Amino acid sequence: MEHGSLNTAARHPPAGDSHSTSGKQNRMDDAPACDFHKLFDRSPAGIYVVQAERIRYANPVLGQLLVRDCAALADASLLSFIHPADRPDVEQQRRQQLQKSASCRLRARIVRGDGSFKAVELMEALVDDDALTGQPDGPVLVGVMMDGTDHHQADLKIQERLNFERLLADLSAGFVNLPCEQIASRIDTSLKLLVEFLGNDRSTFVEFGSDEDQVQISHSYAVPGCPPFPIGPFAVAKLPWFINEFRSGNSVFMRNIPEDLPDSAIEERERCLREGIQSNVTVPLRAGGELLGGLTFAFIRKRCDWSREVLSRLSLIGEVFAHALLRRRNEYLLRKTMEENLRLRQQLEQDNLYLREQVVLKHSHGRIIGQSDAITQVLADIERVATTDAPVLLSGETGTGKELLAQTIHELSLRKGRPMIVVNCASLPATLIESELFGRAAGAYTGAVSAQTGRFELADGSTLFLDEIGEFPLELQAKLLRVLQDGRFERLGTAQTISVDVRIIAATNRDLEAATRDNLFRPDLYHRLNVFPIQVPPLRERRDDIPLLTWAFVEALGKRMGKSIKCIPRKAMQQLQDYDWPGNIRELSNAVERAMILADGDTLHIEPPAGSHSGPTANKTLKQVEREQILHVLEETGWRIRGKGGAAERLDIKPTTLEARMARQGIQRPGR
Ligand SMILES: Nc1ncnc2c1ncn2[C@@H]1O[C@H](COP(=O)(O)OP(=O)(O)OP(=O)(O)O)[C@@H](O)[C@H]1O
Repeated sequence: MEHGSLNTAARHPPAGDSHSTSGKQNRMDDAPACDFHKLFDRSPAGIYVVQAERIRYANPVLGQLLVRDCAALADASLLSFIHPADRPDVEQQRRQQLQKSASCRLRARIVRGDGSFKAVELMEALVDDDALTGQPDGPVLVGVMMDGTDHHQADLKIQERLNFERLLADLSAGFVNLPCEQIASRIDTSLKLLVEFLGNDRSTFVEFGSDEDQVQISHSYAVPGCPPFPIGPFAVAKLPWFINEFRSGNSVFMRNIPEDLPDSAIEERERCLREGIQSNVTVPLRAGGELLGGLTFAFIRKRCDWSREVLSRLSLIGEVFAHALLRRRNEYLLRKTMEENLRLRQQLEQDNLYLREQVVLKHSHGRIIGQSDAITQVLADIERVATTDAPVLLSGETGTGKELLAQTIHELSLRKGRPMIVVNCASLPATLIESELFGRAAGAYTGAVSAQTGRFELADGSTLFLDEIGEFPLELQAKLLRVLQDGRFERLGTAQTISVDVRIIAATNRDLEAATRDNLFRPDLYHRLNVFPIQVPPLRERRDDIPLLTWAFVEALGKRMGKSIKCIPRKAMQQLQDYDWPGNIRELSNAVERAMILADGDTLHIEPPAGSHSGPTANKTLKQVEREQILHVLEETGWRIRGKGGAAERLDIKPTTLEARMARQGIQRPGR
């Protein structure tokens, strides 16, 4: 090689090296003239001297490293042998380091004469001393080049590891505190990142569910030009061997497909051939000790060049995803449970409370409350018969609403302009009934000082309601029949016949037909009254109406008492519906009234009478107990003393005895 003008300088380094301060032993002034050129030629490291960007000296080892003839290096640019990608870095590093000190240390790849690249290490010193270089052409760069392959490999590994760890940290950070609705889209972007980093062609999430026969493909990303795996359920039968490996929690590492596939993997072999899959790596998705699925890395355009070691790293990535999936699953589960709880609680609350709006407002028919089939049928009958003048016989237990129904018939009739006249045949002593009904002349009988207009006369043009007709005295029944037939009768004590136009509605809680058989009631009268019979059902046969009725009474009483009740506990309402209500609607109305008196909030705590009357009697006197019992039964029977189902019969005493006890206790029927 032609050594440049620096050769002399190299052979005879000048005296007074300003950098050498350590003493004479390092200086070669006194040594016999030394051919540094020859010495450097023997150096095991590549040595070069560069001035003005041009190589002025290069030893043989430098030529070997660059795989170039030494002669060809003369005057060449050293930088031109540096890998183009590394050049900017080399220049920048050199500049920065030489600003701080006289020497620098660099790593780079060189482009060799045979076209290959090689990692080298460069150590250089800038000598800016004309006396030293013997040249006025500016500073000189003296450098040593050594093989840096080992360092480079190690660097690459470290860099790769660092990059992986950064990726892992980024992926993990992306899922922290992420709302669970966003987990799916974050998995998608993370998969893309992952594929770009790892250099495979497609990555897919396979999740296990409760169905043994299928798995769920939940996410898939493929590089442009490769199809992603279709999202949705995927039958295990399509890739049985593969999915079985997943399910066992095994990793799959197939660098060469189909060679690496076992013979049993028939479907897998076919599918890989069809889709052109050359390699496939799969790691399990495990979190919280649970196997959730697998994450696959497919290679389509080229074979995988990963070593098996990569599996442990991929498993770490799998774990990051698996934790996100598990969190999403648990959160959805939790939400579902909470929603279910809320739904159940609301249902329970609704079940427990009868809300006034739901019950009362929707289902009332004027004053008659009820929507059961039984009462609906009665109402239909009433509507049909109301506008006729036909007599109506209402039969039913005490308190079932016979009088209310009679009133309704009257109000629906053409006679509604005049008030309905009511006669309770059971509450009037037999001796008074005749004059009450038919009237009397003055002096008609002892004590009858003045004339009296009978109820028939009062009811002329209107309706006469004969309540408890079963108690009507037998001896007067013929007279009653006559009025019913031709509207004529005579006042007591006169022979003058009076004609009236009266519509009769009768009510009874007795079996009138049976009474005719027992000769207690005239059959002809019975048939006359029974033109349009209506059977009024007892409350126990229309339990569905109990909530409606209860709320109707709560409403009416609430207005009167200034109380606003909003709910009734379900259990209480159920008890009301379970109770048999021998006193029927009247008894229910009384039970509501009692509860309303005690109510002090917006919830009505109500019990059926059986509960309220079974309270302890230990502290009460016999008189008190008797009084309460008489009152209770009178309330239930609507203050009817006589007859079947009357208070006397219920208390198993004679009506006269009951009347006597009522008088003794000072019990009087409240004004109607
Ligand atoms: N369907 C109903 N809707 C609302 N309130 C009703 C209904 N039926 C009856 N009631 C009420 O129940 C109480 C008893 O009714 P009512 O006096 O009409 O019964 P009754 O069968 O004539 O009784 P009794 O045979 O003892 O005379 C009354 O306060 C009445 O307003």
